[in-house]
Amino acid sequence: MAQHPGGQRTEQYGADGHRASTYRPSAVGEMLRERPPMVRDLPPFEPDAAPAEPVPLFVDWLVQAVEAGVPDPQVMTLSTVDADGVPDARVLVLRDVDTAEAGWLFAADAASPKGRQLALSPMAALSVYWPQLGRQVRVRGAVEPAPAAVSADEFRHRSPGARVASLVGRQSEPLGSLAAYDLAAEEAQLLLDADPQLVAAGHTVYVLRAHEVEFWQGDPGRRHVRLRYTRTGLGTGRIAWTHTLLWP
Ligand SMILES: Cc1cc2nc3c(=O)[nH]c(=O)nc-3n(C[C@H](O)[C@H](O)[C@H](O)COP(=O)(O)O)c2cc1C
Repeated sequence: MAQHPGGQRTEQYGADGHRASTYRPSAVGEMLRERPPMVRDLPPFEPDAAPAEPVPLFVDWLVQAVEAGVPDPQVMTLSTVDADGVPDARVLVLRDVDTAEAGWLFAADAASPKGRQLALSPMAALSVYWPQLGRQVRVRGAVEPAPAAVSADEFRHRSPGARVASLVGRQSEPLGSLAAYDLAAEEAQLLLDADPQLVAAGHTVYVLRAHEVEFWQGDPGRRHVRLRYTRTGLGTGRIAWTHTLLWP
């Protein structure tokens, strides 16, 4: 019998050497079982009435998430792959959407792990879940930096605290102590005081140009509705979309 960190998994080995397992959930597993997701009233989604393009539908759902009181509805998960092809993911703030180009805009330090991953492999996915509405949106596409002037302008419109945090830099490097961070932030504050137009060296607005966008409407009876938009005419300069339902 082998112990599993969460539940208890009893392992037996059959005569042919294959492993057979039974699973008994731990207290954590039981707690989760008692809280199935999306067992509440959720809004309907009528795919027949969906627009021809995904950005207007995304904006519509985002506005509804704001109105439903979803906390931080603009926070999405950005997934990338590292140099070894290993996936990585973290949340960040959606800055804007570009309807004409089907672009999702976010900002990050080009020297951070995600910035380096995007430089090596400029394809990514953004995903968001709005629990109050039981809605998920998944966006996949190619990522490229916006023009430097756009990044600089976006930076200068940030709060002083956010600018100082970006000027400190070294994101995701090991930090010796919180006092070391405070010292670096004080130095960054002095630099910003001396030059209020200063922009952090690696600060970059990125644009993910979607080639695929999926809208997922959860249903308490598990009759979830999924609608996937796929971009056509890639490389022709012409943006057109088709959409199809997906089996849930
Ligand atoms: C709510 C929230 C919003 C965030 N927004 C951003 C953001 O807009 N840009 C960013 O670079 N990191 C943001 N972060 C931090 C990232 O999740 C991540 O910790 C950081 O960017 C380092 O990621 P990396 O090591 O993969 O580069 C946010 C974190 C949280 C919890």
